[in-house]
Amino acid sequence: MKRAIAGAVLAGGQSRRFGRPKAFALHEGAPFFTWSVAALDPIADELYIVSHPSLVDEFRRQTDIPVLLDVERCRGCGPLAGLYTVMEQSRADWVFVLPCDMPYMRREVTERLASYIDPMFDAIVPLHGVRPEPLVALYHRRLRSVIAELLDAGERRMISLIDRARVRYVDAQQLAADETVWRNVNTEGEYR
Ligand SMILES: Nc1nc2c(ncn2[C@@H]2O[C@H](COP(=O)(O)OP(=O)(O)OP(=O)(O)O)[C@@H](O)[C@H]2O)c(=O)[nH]1
Repeated sequence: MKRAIAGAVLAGGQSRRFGRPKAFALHEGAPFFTWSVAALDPIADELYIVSHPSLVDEFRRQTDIPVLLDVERCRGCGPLAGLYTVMEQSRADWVFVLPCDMPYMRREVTERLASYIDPMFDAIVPLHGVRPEPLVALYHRRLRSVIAELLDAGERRMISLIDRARVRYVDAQQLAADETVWRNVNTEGEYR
């Protein structure tokens, strides 16, 4: 049975290390966030950008995709708050998150990861050796109450959610032969 997927581009970070909003930096002539959108679009039944009030006007100038703001009680609390926000707004069974700073990510990878959806699990997460990649992952909406608990307890790390979920790990090498797709950009130096 087909399961509804909400795609969520996480773009509510402060880009402190980068020095300006990463989402709008250009890669091959197109803003970073558009590469995440393109990777999610083929598999998502709904698509959102989850961001911060300071970036909304610029997103609205650049795209028609709905921009959600992190829930007020936890604005700027990190990606976990962004994931929770989408679960609050959408009825989709699964939320597929991607960060806005992975411009090499490709639809082949997201399609392959989504093919591992299994209702027996709460999360579908790539694994590099022993290191999970929780920002490129699918989360079932049944985790919403767990996330609320974590946020209420002041917990911000995605890994804390992984610890509480039944996770289906997928070997990152099965998802992409080319490791470049996992590259994210944090600093101006990495960008250059
Ligand atoms: N919606 C939402 N997304 C976030 C939040 N914090 C980080 N993100 C996103 O999560 C991804 C990874 O963020 P990081 O690179 O760790 O943090 P950053 O704030 O963007 O950058 P630094 O300030 O340099 O740490 C990026 O796509 C961010 O935009 C948040 O509070 N809310």
